[in-house]
Amino acid sequence: MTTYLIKGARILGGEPTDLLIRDGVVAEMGSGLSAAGARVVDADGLVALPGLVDLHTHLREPGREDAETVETGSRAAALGGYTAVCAMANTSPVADTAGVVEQVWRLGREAGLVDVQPIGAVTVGLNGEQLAELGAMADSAARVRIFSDDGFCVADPRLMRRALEYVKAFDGVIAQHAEEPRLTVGAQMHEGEVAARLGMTGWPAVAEESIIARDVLLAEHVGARLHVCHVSTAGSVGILRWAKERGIRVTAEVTPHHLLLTDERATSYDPVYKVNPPLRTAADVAALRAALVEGVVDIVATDHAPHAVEDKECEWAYARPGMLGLETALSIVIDTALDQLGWDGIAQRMSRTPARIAGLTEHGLDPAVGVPANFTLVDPAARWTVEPADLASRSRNTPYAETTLPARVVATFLRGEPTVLDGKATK
Ligand SMILES: NC(=O)N[C@@H](CC(=O)O)C(=O)O
Ligand SMILES: [Zn+2]
Ligand SMILES: [Zn+2]
Repeated sequence: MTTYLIKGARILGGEPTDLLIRDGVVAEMGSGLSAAGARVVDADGLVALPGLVDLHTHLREPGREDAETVETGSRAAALGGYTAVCAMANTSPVADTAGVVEQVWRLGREAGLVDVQPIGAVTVGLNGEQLAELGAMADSAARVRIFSDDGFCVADPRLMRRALEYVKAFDGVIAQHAEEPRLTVGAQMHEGEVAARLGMTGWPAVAEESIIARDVLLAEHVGARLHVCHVSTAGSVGILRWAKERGIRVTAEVTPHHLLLTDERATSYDPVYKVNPPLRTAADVAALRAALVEGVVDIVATDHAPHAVEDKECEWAYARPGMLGLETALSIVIDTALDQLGWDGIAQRMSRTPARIAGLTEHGLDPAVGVPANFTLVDPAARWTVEPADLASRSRNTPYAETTLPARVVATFLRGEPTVLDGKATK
């Protein structure tokens, strides 16, 4: 294994420090370090963060390898500063058995760009009718701890209760896509003034909020852990605050796009802005930013949702919902919240807390002597313009095409080996 000497990195934005990376861990830290035979990485002006952890990634393998594979999605993640991603279960076949989650886990290992932690489906085939083999997935080589039917809501309260009871036994967590399906039939975008103007069927905020309200009460009743995916409304924030004050074991995520974009984007009729839950109002965006700063919303998760060209470049109503996120997430969070969060706050919301929720004990650790060398080096002064064709993802559906964003990932290390160097993936 090569030894790396990182010169002058500012850990969490602090004073410049040298780091010696050997045998997969941070072996030494200090100023003026030297090591014979070490490869030197000049980190002058760069901020070191614990490797980012994404709790919500769609990798599309197995089944839609034309949109993304474990390898291409892993490369996108590493370039975005991530060292671990949790892969959603809505693949084809669905990740609802030990066999499928082990396959995804193994593909992640083979790609070797980030740790890929599979999420298991809650119900067989995401059909919302019958619990999947949660125990077998938990006991498998993939050691699944997060279960989600994401893409669909576990709408049946009895099934949701059973799932919470089941995972409580091994301190697992149910990650809910909060959408009351009876309230979103035919929905195309946020229900509000813009949808009325465009004549599109709306997804009302209450479709999300009513499920979150129900689920926090179920989590309280069972005493189990609930995680709420992609929170998108101001009303959801209010329910989460109430639940946390009561001591309910709930965590929540917000996506970068819900921190930045609004439903006004739909006036372009460009399906790149079609996503579930939909882009909401400026007031929702403001509430979500405040909730992330306050900690009512715990983390940022990308909901990276690659889609093939034919599924996106078509009429709005026929387009699939979802947008890319892994390669732009850190820049968007820096853009929208660095002033209020600081580097430590970003590390908390994009690395430490998601690692803790997922039970990934080797991740989410600040660089320190003896700690696994999973970290990323960011140039906060850089600016870059998003060119969809240059992204590592196999898909092109970024809402930030031709947008200039702040900050760039220069290097990422996974267990002491660079997955990104000089802004380029190493494999
Ligand atoms: N977010 C989306 O709009 N789409 C996701 C599913 C999901 O996260 O609900 C997808 O798998 O494409
Ligand atoms: Zn979802
Ligand atoms: Zn998703």
